[in-house]
Amino acid sequence: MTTTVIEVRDVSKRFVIRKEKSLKERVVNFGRSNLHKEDFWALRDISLDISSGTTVGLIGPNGSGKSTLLKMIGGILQPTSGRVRTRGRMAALLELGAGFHPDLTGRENVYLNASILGVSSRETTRLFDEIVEFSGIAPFIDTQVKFYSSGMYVRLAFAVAVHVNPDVLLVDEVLAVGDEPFQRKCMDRIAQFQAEGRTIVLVSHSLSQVGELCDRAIVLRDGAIVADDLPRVALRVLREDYEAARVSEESTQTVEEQPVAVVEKVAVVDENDRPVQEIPSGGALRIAVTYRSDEPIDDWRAGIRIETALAQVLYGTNTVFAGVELPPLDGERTVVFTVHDVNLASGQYYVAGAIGRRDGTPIHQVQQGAMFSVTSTSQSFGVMDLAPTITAV
Ligand SMILES: Nc1ncnc2c1ncn2[C@@H]1O[C@H](COP(=O)(O)OP(=O)(O)OP(=O)(O)O)[C@@H](O)[C@H]1O
Repeated sequence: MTTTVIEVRDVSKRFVIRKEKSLKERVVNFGRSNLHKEDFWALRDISLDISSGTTVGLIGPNGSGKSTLLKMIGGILQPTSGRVRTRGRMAALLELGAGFHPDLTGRENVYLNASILGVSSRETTRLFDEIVEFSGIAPFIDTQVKFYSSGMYVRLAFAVAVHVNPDVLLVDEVLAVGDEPFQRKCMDRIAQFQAEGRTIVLVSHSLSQVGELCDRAIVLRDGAIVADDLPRVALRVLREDYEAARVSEESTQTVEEQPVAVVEKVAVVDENDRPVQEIPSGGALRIAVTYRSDEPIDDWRAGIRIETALAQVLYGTNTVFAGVELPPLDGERTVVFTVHDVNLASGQYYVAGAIGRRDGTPIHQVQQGAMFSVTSTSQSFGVMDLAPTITAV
């Protein structure tokens, strides 16, 4: 049975920002403070319910309010208006070093951190060896944490958080500072948490990670929720936002600096160059990218990238990598990339087209220039359709 473990109602958060006054203002206000205050609303009217056993990703551009929302769920920040209610034990990995005292050793901080999370010191003693082993920083456990690297902080904090038996785990971007093997270990532990029916809320800029881990994603923009849906749908909304921002940035850039060449069109076509949308797994995939340049350039390379709907890059190449010589680009030219056997699982895929200099300097690209779906009759999971022969020996 699922219950609501996090309830956020009409929550808004205002910060007061202090700004330095200009010289003129300082003269006018002579003798008074040279700072003036301004209200800033980091979140406005946020309402959401999170059910037990779900993994929810909070995504959005920098400064959109993700960390502020997570901190309010974790009770570290209080809303200016509205209310947040939570049920069960909550362990949070928020800012780097939060919950740790710099002058205490790793060992002392494990006890301190666990006690903040409501775990008795006897219980912490029982868990201690497991926590240290998971963290992988045993040689430094009696060192003051102010001498830890950021990765060491996170290792210890994550180890404590996952060993204190929380019902809800809140994770901000911090995991990204761990090295690759540790990140893998964290992901495995998160998967175990999910299997045990615990609730996870995470903030991430890794869209592929959100696509992989979450069963729901919430997109924030300027402190408001703009999408709250299946990750596939929410990620599309965010990517469209990013694309719109990129285009508007580009159009302001092109006023001064017109790209010398552009990707005019990306299409998935059949052998007669007619557009197609569906390809059987194992069939041929032909990607035709049309480039245009108003003045001749001979130093160019053409590239493509194939991605899942969840922004995971499956494959990318270009004519330099492939050792293909291109004739100079003068006017319009189409380059066709043919993959003879697309061993992809059923699903939707996106193709990006790019043009750059031979040395790799980018000139222009179009993300999600074309979409195609692959149909497969085989039963499997994952993004590839490998059809192995299976023998018992
Ligand atoms: N203590 C604070 N005082 C003043 N402004 C703050 C404070 N904390 C956050 N803000 C502001 O609130 C807005 C939202 O910040 P928040 O950290 O929640 O964004 P975010 O979506 O997590 O961003 P990022 O992706 O960069 O981590 C930002 O404009 C930030 O400057």
